[in-house]
Amino acid sequence: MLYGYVRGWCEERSRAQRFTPDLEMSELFDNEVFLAYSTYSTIVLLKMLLMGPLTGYFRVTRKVFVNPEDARAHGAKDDDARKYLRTDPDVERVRRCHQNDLENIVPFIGIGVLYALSGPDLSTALLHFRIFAGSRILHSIAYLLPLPQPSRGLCWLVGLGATLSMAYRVLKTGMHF
Ligand SMILES: N[C@@H](CCC(=O)N[C@@H](CS)C(=O)NCC(=O)O)C(=O)O
Repeated sequence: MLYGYVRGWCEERSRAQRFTPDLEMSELFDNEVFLAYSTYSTIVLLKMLLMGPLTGYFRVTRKVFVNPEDARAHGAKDDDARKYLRTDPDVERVRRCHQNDLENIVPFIGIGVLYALSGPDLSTALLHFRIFAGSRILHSIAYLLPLPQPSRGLCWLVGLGATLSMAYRVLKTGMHF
């Protein structure tokens, strides 16, 4: 009877814990490495998010649109709306910069969370996160100004190196095939 009571209590407790996600999330944010990961992830995601409004800015100021209704919304007459369906080097440059962010920041977010959960030292983790965030901010500056190569290439390589180094640590911590 005592065994049944204890088992019931344990089951009830584990059910309650499963249904308190807020508590688990806040505990995760008590972990300094995870907090650093969330800070730098948010920084690079916001930087990437900025590329959308920047593309919009160049579209409107250069009058370069992808849909006739967009051109009309920005003052083109019905007849010549199609004239504004064109490409522009500045718009394309921001779009390539955005695309490159997607190719690099999305893997950082995925590998970074696994890395943060693999229990690295705070100082080593901060070094990875700061190097990655710095390299991506500099990559965008080098792309948009533009700065002469190999500045952009080096920024890209440094960011890629940080992500690969985190992936190495994740796989070194344990693998299961
Ligand atoms: N998808 C990239 C892969 C290589 C890469 O990311 N290179 C860096 C350094 S040269 C870059 O900034 N590429 C320009 C871009 O992706 O638009 C490309 O096509 O270039």
